Amino acid sequence: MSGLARVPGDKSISHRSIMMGSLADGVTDIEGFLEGEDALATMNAFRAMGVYIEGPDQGRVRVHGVGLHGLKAPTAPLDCGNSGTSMRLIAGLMSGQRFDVTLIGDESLSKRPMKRVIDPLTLMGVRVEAGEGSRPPLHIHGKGAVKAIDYSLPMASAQVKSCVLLAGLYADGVTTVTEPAVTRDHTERMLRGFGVDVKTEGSTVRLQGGQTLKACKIDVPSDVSSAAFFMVAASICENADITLKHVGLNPTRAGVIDILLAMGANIELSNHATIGGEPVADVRVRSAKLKGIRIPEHLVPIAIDEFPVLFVAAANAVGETVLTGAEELRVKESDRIAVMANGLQACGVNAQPTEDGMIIQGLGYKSGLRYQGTVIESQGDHRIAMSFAVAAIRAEGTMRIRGAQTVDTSFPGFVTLASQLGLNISAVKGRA
Ligand SMILES: O=C(O)C1=C[C@@H](OP(=O)(O)O)[C@@H](O)[C@H](O)C1
Ligand SMILES: C=C(OP(=O)(O)O)C(=O)O
Repeated sequence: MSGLARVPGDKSISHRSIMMGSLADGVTDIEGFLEGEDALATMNAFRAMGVYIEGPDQGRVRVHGVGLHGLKAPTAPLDCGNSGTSMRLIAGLMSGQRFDVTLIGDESLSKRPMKRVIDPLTLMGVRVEAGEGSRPPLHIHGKGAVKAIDYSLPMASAQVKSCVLLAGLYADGVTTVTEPAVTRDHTERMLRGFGVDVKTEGSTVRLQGGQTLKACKIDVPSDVSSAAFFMVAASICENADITLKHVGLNPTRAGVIDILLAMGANIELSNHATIGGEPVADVRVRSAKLKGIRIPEHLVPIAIDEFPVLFVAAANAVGETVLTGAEELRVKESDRIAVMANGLQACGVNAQPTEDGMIIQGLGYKSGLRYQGTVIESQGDHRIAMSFAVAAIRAEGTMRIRGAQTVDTSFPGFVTLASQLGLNISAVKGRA
């Protein structure tokens, strides 16, 4: 594996750029927008509410903002597809509208918990109806205004924090959210970029309702969660030397780098810059002899989407890796603890799932995964599919991954980019 690559734009920031651009006064120009299914679901939702959005054209999008109160009632349910971020953040914004909305999702999203957003929105005086077990669909009865609340998040979730803050834009008063652990702060940073006064003091974020958003320019960095697949791939591959350009390295998001460094990865950062309030850098990764570690719990929320591929790193490391405090992995697009443990076991790895994590006995960098010919089931989860594509680098024989088209959720062009870097994803034999 060698070469330079730029992975597509950050998914979290792309979602937020459409939402805030739509609510702003004026025209917001976005570059580096992720043309993946999740971010496109958010784009379509705002189009369905009357926002004129040009693009995407090679990552360029122009959003003609309608102002905080300019959205129109959609004529059909808003389809959030596979995207938890779309559903939970849009739920917050819908609370302040003067119309009712129904939010629906695909099979996977329809199984994900929504009580976590229904609870705070109910405290804000909003009537939300949901399906069985507080799952989607969500029916939100917008009243045009919400009550400001002081909310302590019961779990570390940037989606719930963002839902409450975005609803708080429509409150007559100050909304505060306190989080139990640091989670990604893209909402807070982007709101500031749109001229909104958002204060962060320790673990509490504070926002006065009724502030207007002023259109701005947004340059979306490359997605560290997508880059993570190649960081692990290069680490476990022989003679690898790759550089990933312009990767978003917001400290509330880039825990994967700290974890890989602690495992002995050979990672160098250069060309540090700040774009649109978000830190970026180029990330050079070379082959390394990884070792198993106990993953510090404070890094869990800031690397939450990277665990599927970090489990692959652990499977190829020397010694034991222990993950705890990561029960949130069980309510993502799939149960990422169960699905990864099953897949790794099928590759001959001793991977023991626990309620809130996993214990993996690494095979070391000399012996490969003994892939025994069973088909890996990605269970409709893009990150599972890409993680096993990376695992295939060290597998004996060809690894077949079912449902791999889901990679378009977050990483369109994954296979092409992987090929450019020297991985043969469509016909993997032995080591790349
Ligand atoms: O706010 C966001 O953009 C996201 C937050 C995280 O979810 P949780 O808030 O549920 O942890 C993450 O898993 C998801 O991919 C994107
Ligand atoms: C959990 C994820 O996304 P979402 O919650 O937006 O579906 C993810 O992309 O890994």
